[in-house]
Amino acid sequence: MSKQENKDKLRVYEYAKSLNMSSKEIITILKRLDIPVNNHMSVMENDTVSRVEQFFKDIKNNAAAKRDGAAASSGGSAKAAAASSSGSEGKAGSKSAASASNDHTAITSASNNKNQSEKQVSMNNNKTPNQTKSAGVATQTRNSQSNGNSQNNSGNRPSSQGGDRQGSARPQGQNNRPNQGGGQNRGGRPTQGGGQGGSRPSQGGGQGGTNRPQSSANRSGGDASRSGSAQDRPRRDGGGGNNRGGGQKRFEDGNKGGFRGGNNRGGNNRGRGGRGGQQQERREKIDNTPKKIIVRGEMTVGETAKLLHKDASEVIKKLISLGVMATINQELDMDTILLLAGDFGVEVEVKIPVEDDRFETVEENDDPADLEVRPPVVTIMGHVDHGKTTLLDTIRSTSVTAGEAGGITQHIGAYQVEINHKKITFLDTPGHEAFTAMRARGAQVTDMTIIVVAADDGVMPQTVEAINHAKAAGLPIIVAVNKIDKPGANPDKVKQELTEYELVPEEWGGDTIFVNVSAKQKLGIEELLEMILLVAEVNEYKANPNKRARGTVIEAELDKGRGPVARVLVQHGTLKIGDAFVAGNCFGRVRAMVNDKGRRLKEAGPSTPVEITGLTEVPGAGDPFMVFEDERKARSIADKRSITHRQSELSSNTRVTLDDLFNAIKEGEIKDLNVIIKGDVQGSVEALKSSLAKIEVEGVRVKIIHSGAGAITESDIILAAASNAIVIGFNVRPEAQAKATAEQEKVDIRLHRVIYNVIEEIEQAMKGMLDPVFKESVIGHAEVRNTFKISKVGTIAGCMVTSGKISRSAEARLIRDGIVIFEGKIDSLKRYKDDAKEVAQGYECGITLDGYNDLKEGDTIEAFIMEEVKH
Ligand SMILES: Nc1nc2c(ncn2[C@@H]2O[C@H](COP(=O)(O)OP(=O)(O)OP(=O)(O)O)[C@@H](O)[C@H]2O)c(=O)[nH]1
Repeated sequence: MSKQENKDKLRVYEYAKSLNMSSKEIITILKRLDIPVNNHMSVMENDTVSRVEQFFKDIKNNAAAKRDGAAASSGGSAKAAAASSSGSEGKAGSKSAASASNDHTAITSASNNKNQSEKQVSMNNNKTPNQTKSAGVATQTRNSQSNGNSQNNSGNRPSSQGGDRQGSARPQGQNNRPNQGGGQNRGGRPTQGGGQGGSRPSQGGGQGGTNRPQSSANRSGGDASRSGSAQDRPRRDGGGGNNRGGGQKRFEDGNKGGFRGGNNRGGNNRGRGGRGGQQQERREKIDNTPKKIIVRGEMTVGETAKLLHKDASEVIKKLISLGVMATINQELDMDTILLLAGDFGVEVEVKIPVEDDRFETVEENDDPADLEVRPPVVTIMGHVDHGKTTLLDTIRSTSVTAGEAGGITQHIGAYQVEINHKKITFLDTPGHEAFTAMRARGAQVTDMTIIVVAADDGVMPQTVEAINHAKAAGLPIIVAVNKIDKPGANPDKVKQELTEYELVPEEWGGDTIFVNVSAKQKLGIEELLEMILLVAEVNEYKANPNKRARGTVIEAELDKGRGPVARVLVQHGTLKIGDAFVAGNCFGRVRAMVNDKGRRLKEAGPSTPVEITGLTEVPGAGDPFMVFEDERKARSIADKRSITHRQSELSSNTRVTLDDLFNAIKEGEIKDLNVIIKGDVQGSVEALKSSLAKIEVEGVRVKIIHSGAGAITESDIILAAASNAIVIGFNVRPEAQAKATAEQEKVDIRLHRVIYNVIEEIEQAMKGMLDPVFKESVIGHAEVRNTFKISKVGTIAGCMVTSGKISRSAEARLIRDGIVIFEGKIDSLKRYKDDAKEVAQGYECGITLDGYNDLKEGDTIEAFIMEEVKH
């Protein structure tokens, strides 16, 4: 395809942009219309565009028809519908269409409301079960109470129906999008319902508006909501939306993303609220019983009902039929909840909330409305000398924000640049080892990777490693073909070579973005940055800035003048001066905070790298970081973490090993057996790869995450540790450092010389039949310092025993540059002229190998014995 043709094509992302929608939304619509689409770069034919436009029209017409129908059926609601639909329908309509494709009911049930709330509804409906966390329990109690409240209201107050309708439609938007109409609530007006016009202090309907205040009231006040009067609370807390953004809220979420119940309710109530007969009918058709719910502990009947999308009365009836007499506020134990859910045909996943001191395992579950776009975090990887560092430096120097120019560059492990008013965060330790070492520690810091390939050198072994490390982390890859200024540059050759690793450029029908750059001559840098933003847009990286900060330590050190210093990437929330925090097993209070331009900051939001002082000790790179309410709490958590850390160091490993593979498969812990293969030559690696790929036992397959020729390196081990993989060495040995790291990280390395044995071992392990009676144990190494050829005897190697011991009865293998050259018996072992039984480390000896004479200076002789494995 020519360049011109390329330019004339309309691509998904361009089309999306023209509608002010995201590519993701357009892709969703295309899929819904059964139009094949790969990604944001896919070309949209004219016919495709017309079909999408028709789709928007249909949705709009449909919504209009329903609105008219609803208006006819209820005078009160007609006004609300008309008012709410007067916004910019075209765009909003198309937006909601995309999200509605997730949940068709959302389109019908929400069509009376403003389109944006429609979008939220669909999200909420989808996410509800997952999002209900431990604190959500409390929220839900309140929900169920105020649910009762709204129902009462509609019964008791004739005027409340209109209000109720308003409330049930609008607060959604308010709740989810604090900027839309939220002003009414936040403004401290005692409008319980957050009634949309603000003109009626409607009391019944404001679930969305009242949920938040309730949440905050409850959290600060402990258990208040459970005992208090349901009717009164909403009114009392009506204006409490003000609490949002207040200091206190920052400690209320994290693992306690407790607002979900509120959103959910809005969605449900819409179906349930007092509507005319037509709605009643529609509601009955929709069975919104969830397939699965997540339970995080005991709950009240009301809370359980909410989770099951049932009325409390229905649940109470069911309980009676199961022989349990309970009221709405009665606590149900886990067994009863399971029984109840089972009776409704709902699957239950039990997730017991994690303790504060294991905060790195806490999932961030934010209300979608609280999420804001954050800068993508990018890592640069590639082969040695392909220009990673130069590229990082060039990007940094060319894209300094106007306002920031003149700042003194600080190396704080990461930096931010700005292009088109959007920021990008780069981690400035290039290379996949650093990246995977972080990952091995459980830190997920990066959003995407740039693989740098020098156009004059092409794909090299570390390029392949980098690709595999990025893939193992499941990250999007952009290829920067560097050094295009060089005379020998051949970018097309790089593209060609990379197709072998499933990185196919868009112009060849693939979906990998390639950008030609010259880091040295500063060419193509802007385009590269734009592509990063494009990938970021498609992936919609978001975080909630309005809560306590959480992130990862990128680097840390002890500074002579300032004490322990940590460079931290804030990933969620906002970090502020004075915040008490835990980093790894250390704690502290943020004394000072500096950004990469050397500026002092008062606060730092998501994706911002900062250097902080105020720690008591030096944490480790990759350590998790989180803010807590005060220093005392932070200290107690840090203490608990150090104890747990010490204990877990003592306890056994949790990595997969072939010996425990079968159990892991049985327990469903393993879906793929991740394997790294290193072999002496590429041919044997390929042979092994294709044989292993055929193995499948109990639905578990072998997944080769990395392979290559050469010794097993430390980088292989780190990747294995990060990806829970085992390492297979075929005619190769681990390097000394790799071996040490493998022992430390408890990575299982299997060394073989016969392909058949590898396959058999893996197969047997997967079937649970691996029953190793003997296991190899290396007892020592000797380095060949000299060789002497003696006729009739052969070659004698003059050696120094460098580790362990060499024993006459042991078997030996000869290793040259990490490759096993020979394996067999030791023929003779001598100290000077005498035969020796064994020679210990630090002594010289003469060794001959049985049937092998091609020993060379610099070779290593590894002595090993076969030991019986005790179960
Ligand atoms: N001609 C030319 N040379 C470049 C370009 N980018 C980098 N170089 C040169 O390539 C060499 C290696 O660049 P580095 O940035 O150190 O490469 P690296 O990948 O960071 O290397 P390691 O840190 O050793 O892994 C340096 O001499 C750079 O000046 C480029 O676009 N064009």
